[in-house]
Amino acid sequence: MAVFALIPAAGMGKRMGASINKQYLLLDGMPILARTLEVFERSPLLDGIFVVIPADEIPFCREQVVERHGFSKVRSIVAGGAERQQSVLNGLRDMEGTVGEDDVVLIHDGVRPFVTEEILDRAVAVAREHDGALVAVPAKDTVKMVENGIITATPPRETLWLAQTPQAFRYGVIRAAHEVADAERFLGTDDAMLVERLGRQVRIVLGDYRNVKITTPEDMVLAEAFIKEKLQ
Ligand SMILES: Nc1ccn([C@@H]2O[C@H](COP(=O)(O)OP(=O)(O)OP(=O)(O)O)[C@@H](O)[C@H]2O)c(=O)n1
Ligand SMILES: C[C@](O)(CO)[C@H](O)COP(=O)(O)O
Repeated sequence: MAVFALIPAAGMGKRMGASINKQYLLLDGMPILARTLEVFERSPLLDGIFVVIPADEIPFCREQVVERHGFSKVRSIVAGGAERQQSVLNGLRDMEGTVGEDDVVLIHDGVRPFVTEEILDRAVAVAREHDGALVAVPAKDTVKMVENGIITATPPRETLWLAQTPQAFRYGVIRAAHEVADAERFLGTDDAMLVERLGRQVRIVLGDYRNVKITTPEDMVLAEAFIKEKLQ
């Protein structure tokens, strides 16, 4: 059972509002995407990495991220789609012929550079035994469901977990789940959701509160602090 990573990095970073795409913003001199790929490159568990990038950024990404940082495990860089889900599906289709049905695929946002090798190890171990593994952290705040400005429910906090990535599955399972969602025009907000809706069980794996998705400018402030802490 080989292990591969699929890194969707084809977003436009609209909420970041930076002059360059956020995956290339520097954290202590290194692009966010390179910091993410570095963790997968280093992990002895990983056999190969597939990256998804906006079509017009593929040459830049190959030269400035993959070749410049010597990421030898990167097998392929393909173009993404309009939504994250379409980018992941493009990546899964690109894996066909290289990745076996029972191989494990770790799907991880290109803009979550604080993932650790320990998290990858935990996710792979669970994905080998179950339909899927979702890295997540327990909610720290009380969460309200709201309609038209009025609270409709307060779910018990101990049942709420915040989904991060990686989300890990056997290739056959996640490819089928994405193909079904695509055929049914169902758009989810993460990959596990597509597997859950087929009635399959995805297990929670403990993530880390530092494993943030860099989405808005405040996340860059946090990221700078986490990098400083890491380099101390
Ligand atoms: N069409 C898309 C949209 C997102 N992503 C990737 O999915 C991850 C999570 O997406 P998010 O952080 O929300 O990024 P953006 O879509 O770039 O952000 P925004 O919605 O602010 O434009 C990122 O690594 C992003 O590059 C992708 O591959 N293809
Ligand atoms: C997959 C994800 O990172 C889990 O938190 C998240 O759902 C992606 O968010 P996006 O706004 O769809 O990019």
